[in-house]
This record gives sequence, structure tokens and C-alpha cells, in this order.
Amino acid sequence: MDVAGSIKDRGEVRIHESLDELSTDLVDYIAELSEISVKDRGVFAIALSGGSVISLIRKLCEAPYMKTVDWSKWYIFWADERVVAKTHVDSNYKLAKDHLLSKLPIVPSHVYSINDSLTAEEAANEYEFVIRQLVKTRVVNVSAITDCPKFDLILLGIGPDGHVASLFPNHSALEEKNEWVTFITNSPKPPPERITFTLPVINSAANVVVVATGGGKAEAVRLAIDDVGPECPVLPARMVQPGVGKLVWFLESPAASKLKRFC
Ligand SMILES: O=C1O[C@H](COP(=O)(O)O)[C@@H](O)[C@H](O)[C@H]1O
Repeated sequence: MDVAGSIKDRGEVRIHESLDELSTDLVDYIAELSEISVKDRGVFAIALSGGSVISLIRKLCEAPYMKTVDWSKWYIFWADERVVAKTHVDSNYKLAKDHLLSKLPIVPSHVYSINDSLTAEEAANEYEFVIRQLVKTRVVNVSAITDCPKFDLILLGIGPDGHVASLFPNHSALEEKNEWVTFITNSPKPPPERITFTLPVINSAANVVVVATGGGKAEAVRLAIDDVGPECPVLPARMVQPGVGKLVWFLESPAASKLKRFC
């Protein structure tokens, strides 16, 4: 790791020179969280994102993780999904399945993908219902403070516009305080219809990881992490502020190149 440090209220920041180093550190971290969670709770409930983050965790399919991680205790969710068929190239489920899940010995019934045969609104409601049932049995833990599900880990990417999951700048979905899962039909990034965890759920997680690679994300990363004063635009990535959970940023150095403290 090239640089590591903590920024008040913005969590821990880990900066890596190469994608390979970032990926190794990231999968080590996930394996560590899985071990702790399985020891504490007997399960590991992880919510994935789509996009570039999936290729960065593919090392989980290699040694030593194949043998050292207790895959039978993993429960998989999605922090966001595009409303397309599961076979569609835009599907976050398909991406994870093709590059990761199909290569791991995860119990098929532990994979909670979003229903692709429903409208966006129906699918969001159904996904929230499914999570509510799993909270009752504590497969997914609950936050004592917010009453929201407390995922052991929510893994997020960040777009060049500062979006996380399918929470986009200036979108009303950012205001959602009651629902755990919501839907949008006008995503600025295609496809337009999406399902997403809301901020209360993201901020109730035990651990949140945000991953950013490439110089195209440097400005979004700066606005999300640095103290940019009152001029700071409303940026979804900046609104990721876990109450009691831990937030860690895994950044490739071009994505961190505009951070004041680290450049
Ligand atoms: O559309 C989406 O974009 C974000 C960021 O993707 P990336 O390829 O720029 O890393 C992703 O995290 C989200 O899950 C996805 O639906």
C-alpha cells in the first residue's frame, strides 16, 4: 500500500499504485471481515455492487481464499440492480455470477438476487420484503440504532458523477428515509430503471467499502472525501456516512490524485 490514513468522519483511506495491489488488499480485507463475522454471528451477509468492483474481487476465486474462506456461511445481496433480465449484459447479478459466484462454492439458496420478472417498483418492494424476513431470522443483522438491516459488508463503486449504488446526484431517491430498497425510472446512466438500497440502509451497515479506480473518478473522490467547505455539491458518495459502522476507501492512485491530504 502506498498511503493509508484516516480522515475525520470520512473513514479510512487506502491508496494503491496498481490495480493488482488494490485488488489483493481488497480481497484480504473482505476475507478478514468474513472471518470476523462468521466467528461473531455464524454468517456473513455481503451486498455487492455492479461495475468495476467485481473484477477487483475476482481474486476471491483463487488461493488461498478458496480454501480459507467459509463460503458456506456467505449470503449474497445486491446494493443495486438494473431492471433488466438476469441474462442481460447490463445485469449486476449476471456480472457477479459470470465472474465470481459461479466459481465459488456458495450455497445457491444464499444468493438473493433481485426478481427480474417484475416492474421496478414491485421488485424493490419484494426485495425489501425478502430482506425483512432475513432480518427476522438474523441472517441479516439489525441496527439497534436505526432499525435498518445491518449488513456485514456493503461493497460500493463510485461513478465519475459521485453516484453510489443507484443513488445519483440531485435525485429524489437520496431523500428516502423510510424504505430500505427503492426504485428509480430515470437514471442518468443507462439503463434508466434501477433498484437500489437507500442511504439509511447503506449507513447502517457494519462495514462499507467504496472502491474507485482511474483518473476519471478523481474529482468525485475529492468531493466525497476532502473538506471542500460549503460549496460542496450534494454528492451521494459524500452521504455515505455509516453511523457506527466502519467506512474504508480503496483507491487507485489516479482516483486519489486530487485528494489534498495525500497528493
Ligand atoms: O451503474 C452502476 O455504476 C456504479 C459504478 O460503476 P463503475 O463501473 O464506475 O465502478 C456501480 O457501483 C453500480 O453498482 C452500478 O449499477
